[in-house]
Amino acid sequence: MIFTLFATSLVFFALYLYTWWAKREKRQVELRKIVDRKRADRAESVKFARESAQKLNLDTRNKIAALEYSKLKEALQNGSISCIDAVRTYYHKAILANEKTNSVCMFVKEAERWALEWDEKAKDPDFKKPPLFGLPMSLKECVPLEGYDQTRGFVQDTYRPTKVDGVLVQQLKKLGAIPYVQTNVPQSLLSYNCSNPVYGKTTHPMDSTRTSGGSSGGESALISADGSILGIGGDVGGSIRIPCAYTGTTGIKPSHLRFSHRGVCGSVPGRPLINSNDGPMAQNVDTTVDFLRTVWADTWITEQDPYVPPVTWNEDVYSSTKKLKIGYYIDDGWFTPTPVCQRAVMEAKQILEDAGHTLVPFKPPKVPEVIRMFIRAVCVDAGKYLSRKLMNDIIDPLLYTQVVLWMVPVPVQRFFANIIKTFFPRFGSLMTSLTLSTEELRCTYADIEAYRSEMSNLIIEKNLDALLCPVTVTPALPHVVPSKLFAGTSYTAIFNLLDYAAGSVNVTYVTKKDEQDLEDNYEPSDPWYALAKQHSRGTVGLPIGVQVATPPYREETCLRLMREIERGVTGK
Ligand SMILES: CCCCCCCCCCCCCCCCCC(=O)NCCO
Repeated sequence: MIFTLFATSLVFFALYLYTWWAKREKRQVELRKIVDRKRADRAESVKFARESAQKLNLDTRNKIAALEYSKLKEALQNGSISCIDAVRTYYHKAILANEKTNSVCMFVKEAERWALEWDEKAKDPDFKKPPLFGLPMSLKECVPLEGYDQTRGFVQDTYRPTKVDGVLVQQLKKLGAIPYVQTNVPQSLLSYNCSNPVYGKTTHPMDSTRTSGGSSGGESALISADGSILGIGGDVGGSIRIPCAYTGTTGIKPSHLRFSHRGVCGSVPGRPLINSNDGPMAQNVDTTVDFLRTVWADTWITEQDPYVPPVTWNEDVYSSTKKLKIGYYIDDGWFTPTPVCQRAVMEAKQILEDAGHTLVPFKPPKVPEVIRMFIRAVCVDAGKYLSRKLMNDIIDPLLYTQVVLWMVPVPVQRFFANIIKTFFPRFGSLMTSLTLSTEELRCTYADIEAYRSEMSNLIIEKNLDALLCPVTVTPALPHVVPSKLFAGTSYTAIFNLLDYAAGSVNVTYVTKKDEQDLEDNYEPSDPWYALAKQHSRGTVGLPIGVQVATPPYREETCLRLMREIERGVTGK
């Protein structure tokens, strides 16, 4: 009797599994067809951009291509170059960068028409050119752009073009900028590599076996390979700062409410407290400053979105010569960075001291707890929204480790956490991070608010204007490693949890001596440290950035210090 019951249950279970598998297989076939269609569309869009670029004479193209940001802006303003020539030059530059890095999702065909319309308007002698007149700009794929998909790397979200530009894109267009290309992201946006089943894998311009970072990895690769002069990224845990640090570019994640979020679909919709924010990415700090100075020149954003406070650009703060007090740290007590990342901070510290600032050691409190709170709050529903979306999609192989972790039921994770803690304490501790109940989630929100308060007290008590620290724990990693090493985001995630402004600026490049230091002085005391050590080998010549962070609405101070570090490094 018991045997019959057991055998029948087994048959039913096998049938259920088979039906599930057959349904999924059928769906995968449909999805693969969609991918083929989308890739053909992309090839078509590259062809369009190539043909457009070829209409430009070679001398003009070379002349425009050589202009740095301020010179390009000036030439567009004084009419010595036209908007259409600028767009065609940047189509060409992006095609070359894309061939090297696979950083482009789609070229924006309308850029040609917008450029021609601006050129037409400029023929009127009374026409007053807007400040970003004719400037080609790249956009991370998830930035809402009318007529274009914001797939976030999900095949199921292709062919659902956005109906209305996001507030930032509306403003860019009003100011004269011309979005000409959309750039690649990792599937789900919750990773710091850059690969998805729709557009494939973006590679680092200096080493194709490594990632250009993520999630704004299409932007960092394109900018670093000189295919864009200025782009928009997004960051909920490091997605602007890590790609910048990996590729030697620069970018800032402003505090949440300095930009509007109307119409923006982030990695997990309906997520309070840990918010994604758009921010500029560029080849140098001056470009990001000029961009933010322009978009925050007035209260236009607030007029479109009353939730954005009317905080305009504060030139006095940015241009101030007042000497500042800065807290610095090279180790947050959760994940000791590899030696080169520590050296970068010490060099930036020296530059800031030479500029007359006071640098004092600082220790952010409770970082192991912060990373747990961050994961719980950033996933919100223990990864249910993402798991469902992923199960209804082609899952990118480079995301497998993270997906498996999201799939393991939370009670099972909790059950094994204590056992795993005995031989891999850091992983065991994060196995309690996904929430088991809404009650736990509420307590975590309360803890995050308490942490913000504790940090505010510390900053006020110590009279600090800013913090200086590593961006992450290693140089650019091989593509598959970030999803295994999500614990390495503690240096960036803390500032999303605090909602600080935080930016990344290049300071140095990995040397042979750094590699020797790695061998001699970096203890692979658990599997995460072993991964960090193993994959930091063979990185001589790769860029390393540092991070500057300031409390909310102090973006100008953050940028001022980033600029001072950059000046100290480059001498210009
Ligand atoms: C040990 C069990 C833990 C299970 C959870 C594993 C999932 C971890 C997910 C969190 C990873 C966070 C990485 C963040 C990278 C940057 C993402 C970002 O800023 N995206 C921008 C979105 O606009």
